[in-house]
Amino acid sequence: MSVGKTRPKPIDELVPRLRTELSDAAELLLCLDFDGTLAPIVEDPDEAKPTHAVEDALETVTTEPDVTTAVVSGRGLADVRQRVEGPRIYAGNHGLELARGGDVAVHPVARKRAERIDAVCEALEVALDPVPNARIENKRLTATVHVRSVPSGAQPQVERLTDDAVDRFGGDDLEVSTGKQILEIGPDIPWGKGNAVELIMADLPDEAVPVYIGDDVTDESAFRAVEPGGIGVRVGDNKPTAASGRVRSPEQVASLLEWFGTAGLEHVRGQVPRSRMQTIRSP
Ligand SMILES: O=P(O)(O)OC[C@H]1O[C@H](O[C@H]2O[C@H](CO)[C@@H](O)[C@H](O)[C@H]2O)[C@H](O)[C@@H](O)[C@@H]1O
Repeated sequence: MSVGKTRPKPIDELVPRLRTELSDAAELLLCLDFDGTLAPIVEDPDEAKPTHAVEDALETVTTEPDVTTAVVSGRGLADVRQRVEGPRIYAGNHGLELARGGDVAVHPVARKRAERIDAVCEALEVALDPVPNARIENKRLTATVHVRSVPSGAQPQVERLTDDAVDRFGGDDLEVSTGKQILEIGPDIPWGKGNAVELIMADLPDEAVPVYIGDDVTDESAFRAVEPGGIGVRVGDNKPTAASGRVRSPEQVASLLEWFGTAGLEHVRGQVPRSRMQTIRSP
């Protein structure tokens, strides 16, 4: 088991802890990953969208004055913003860009390296052209090479060509990491979703309880940012993670958001309905 990671508990088992933390809190911060969390994973990244249940739950929770909602995504900021409506704060490119309070902050080193990302994408458009269904998503500060629809036999070739292009045009300034059927190309700097979540938390009172819900590798730093004062929830199986809780799917994310917007908020406000204290409804 990796250091600092344990097997997450089903969210129902964490209700007593949630109850205690929310009862001590003055407000709630809900930070939400997009793909695989609010939106089910789909073959074509352009087709990803939140489920209706997620949209309904977000509509409720984002209008509550005691709740701050933030979407923290690996997608580009403009892209994720037009896919999900309501949250007050958006972070794109794994936290390299952050829109809050009418301002957009961009990590200065990432901004400088955007030209290199462009050069790598241009080179990959040519190099990957013969590979069936390989797709490059240029997100300006980072880029994603999608292999979900690439025949499995050709995937090592995509990895090799991507590494070559990054070596050639990125030098020591860019790095390649992996996600769900993707290769992520980004600046080689110690900055991730967890840093963006820390900036968001710093704007709120100490009595705000932070929650982060996400499904992928880059969400781990955000789980570490909110735990142990708040709570991390991994969407997926029970593999070791820095999050203490887990739900199975975006459908369960919707139920959890609905719980936070109703029973959870009543704990924050000191109006505890005993009938709703014990469980979070499973879809
Ligand atoms: O941090 P996230 O909001 O979860 O973004 C991570 C990456 O998500 C997208 O790719 C993933 O979702 C696609 C649509 O379901 C899927 O086809 C792909 O295989 C997944 O890896 C997005 O396209 C990337 O830019 C994000 O970095």
